[in-house]
Amino acid sequence: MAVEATGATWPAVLRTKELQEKIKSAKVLCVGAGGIGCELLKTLVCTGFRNIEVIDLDTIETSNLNRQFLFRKHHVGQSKANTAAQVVKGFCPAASITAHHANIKEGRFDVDFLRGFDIVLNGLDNLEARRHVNRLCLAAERPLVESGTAGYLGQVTVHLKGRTECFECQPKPTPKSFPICTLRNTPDRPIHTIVWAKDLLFNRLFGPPEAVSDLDDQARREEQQQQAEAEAAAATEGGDEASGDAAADAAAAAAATAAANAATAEDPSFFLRRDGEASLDYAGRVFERVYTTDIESLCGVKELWEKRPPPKPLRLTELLPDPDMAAIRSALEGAKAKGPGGQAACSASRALGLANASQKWTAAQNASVLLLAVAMYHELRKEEVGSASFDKDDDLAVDFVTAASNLRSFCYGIPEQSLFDAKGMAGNIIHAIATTNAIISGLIVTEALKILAGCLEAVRNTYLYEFPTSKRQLVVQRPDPPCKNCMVCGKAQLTLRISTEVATLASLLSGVIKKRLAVSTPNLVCGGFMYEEGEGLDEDEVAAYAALLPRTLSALPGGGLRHGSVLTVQDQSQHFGVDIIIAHSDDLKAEDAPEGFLLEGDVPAAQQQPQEPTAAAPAGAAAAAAAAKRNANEFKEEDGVLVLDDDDEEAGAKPAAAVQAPSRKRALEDGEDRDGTDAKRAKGVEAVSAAAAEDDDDVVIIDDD
Ligand SMILES: Nc1ncnc2c1ncn2[C@@H]1O[C@H](COP(=O)(O)OP(=O)(O)OP(=O)(O)O)[C@@H](O)[C@H]1O
Ligand SMILES: [Zn+2]
Repeated sequence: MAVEATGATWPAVLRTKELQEKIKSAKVLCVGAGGIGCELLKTLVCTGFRNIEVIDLDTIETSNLNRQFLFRKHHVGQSKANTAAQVVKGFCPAASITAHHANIKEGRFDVDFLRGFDIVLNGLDNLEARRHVNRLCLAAERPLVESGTAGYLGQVTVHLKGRTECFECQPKPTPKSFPICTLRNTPDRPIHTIVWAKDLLFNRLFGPPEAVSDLDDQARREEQQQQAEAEAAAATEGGDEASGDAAADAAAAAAATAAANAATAEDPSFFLRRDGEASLDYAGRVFERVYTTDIESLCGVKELWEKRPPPKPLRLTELLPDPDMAAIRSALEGAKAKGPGGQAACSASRALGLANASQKWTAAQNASVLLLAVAMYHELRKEEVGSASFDKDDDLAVDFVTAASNLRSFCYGIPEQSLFDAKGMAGNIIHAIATTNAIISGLIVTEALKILAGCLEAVRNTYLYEFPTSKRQLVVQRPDPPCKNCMVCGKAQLTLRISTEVATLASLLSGVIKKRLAVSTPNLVCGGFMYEEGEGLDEDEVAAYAALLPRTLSALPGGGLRHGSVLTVQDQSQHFGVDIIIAHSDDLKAEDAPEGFLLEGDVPAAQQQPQEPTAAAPAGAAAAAAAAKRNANEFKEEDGVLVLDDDDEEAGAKPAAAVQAPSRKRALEDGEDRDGTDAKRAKGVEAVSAAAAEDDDDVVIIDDD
């Protein structure tokens, strides 16, 4: 069904038989069966929907059970999509629910597949998948109701091709990232040591080689940029004291970074376990390199410590005398005897008896956990070494990151973190709240009903606030029309400012094409240059394209990508294409272009990055604030959705208000935010929300007269 306005009046149409029939026969695709997805499936069948397909790539974790109420303890480890379908059919046998335990980005879920549905509803948690579904819906001309939640914040937006903005019309906030030189040399916040442990050390020891080489490339770029800045500052020095100082500061910073990089230059082979090396000896060798030798080398770079205290090296033999080492050895033997037993069972901290996740470990305990975690990876999960990626639900990975970051924090005098807090920071966790997901799912279904009824004038984007704005907990907004210059649904051209002499094809693909443009199977053409990925290539082609990856842009075949070249980027799987004009630039400033390039035009956000709070609500707070601003005058016109007016309610009857913190929770950026109170609050809300669920005055009422 293409989207058509029927002239029906919302909400009067809700009571019509015609709509009831449409609801029964409509084919609905739900993408995601997590926090929002579970609520959504339940609400859909309770509303009368009978033809639903659900896709989710994940399996159920214990940590999902507090809010993904379709799942029970005995479901842990099973497919979310299959289990959700089964459980919903259990209480609504009349519903046909087809489950796909799969990634929505797989080729079989193509435009033709999407055309089999009347409407698509997203309950996803990452930008990459959201953008993929957006592009498929545009290509298949199917309406998309998009959603997200982050703690108390939530939003539902409606995307109708040609009528409203697509999901990518508005740029999303760019995720926060940290300069590599700060992470490597001069961390001063808990998040710095956590990101270092997760992105640098974890990848160095267990990740794929390219994960580290990408970061090395970034470090090299930062160093070059700092040098260029120092030269530029020297060249523009006006003879006055201030500009002389600025030039001297820039030169000192560049020299300090260069010296620090040279002092800690890493030969990646050092971090490989040697033939015949016992796993604990290997762990000890890594410890001594990272926390003793490297820290001593950095201390020697005097330029770094003129304005801050130098770090203090740690010594393994002082931290862990023989009896402690014996305890680690016996914990390792115990773990080996038990076998891997799945990720959930594999925990170094538990093997050492550190069961309280909220308690901070001593330096010796951190050292013990670190050594044991490294050894356990090598003894119990050897096949993952060299290809692992950090997963917040993987206990051993979280143990490693907690211990590694805390040890570094001890060196630098930074407050250390408990396992629970480190997990939250490393996993960018904003604790999910069941009530938020329930409200958002109700709103998704409301918008789906308007679309099915053909009340296209009545569709609204809705933003759920933590605190009422003008006494409103929910802010509604008429969707904007499509953006003419949108890269996805309009006809935008982008300009890429980059050094064509420094950037390689590999870095263009990973940083720009895949990360910023969310292209999954790229096809690049520019004059005589062509590059392709995806199925259907023969071995020779794959090898020939791989050989181009290390080349700089200007050295690519066919004259290269140079100033003024137009690069055409296409992704057949997404029916997506965009032209990029290359603008060579070798004086990009590190603070303006931390990734080494600037992409100009209507570019959607970078995909989720490690430091991003959570992609659950892609633009939650920012969009809500913008909507509030733009729509401050529109509230009174809205009557489709009645919203809670908190002055009129009894305090005890308000699940969210009952546990509100005094100030809006900030996006997770640093350790100060992470004191465990969020989790306590989250638990509190879930407990109260269960009791309050029956009190339907509390939250949202659909006004149906
Ligand atoms: N590309 C994708 N294809 C299919 N499903 C996806 C894709 N990306 C994400 N999902 C699913 O979307 C759901 C989002 O739900 P939610 O935000 O509650 O995440 P979660 O992983 O269940 O919870 P948490 O991240 O808090 O542990 C997840 O179940 C996830 O597996
Ligand atoms: Zn668009």
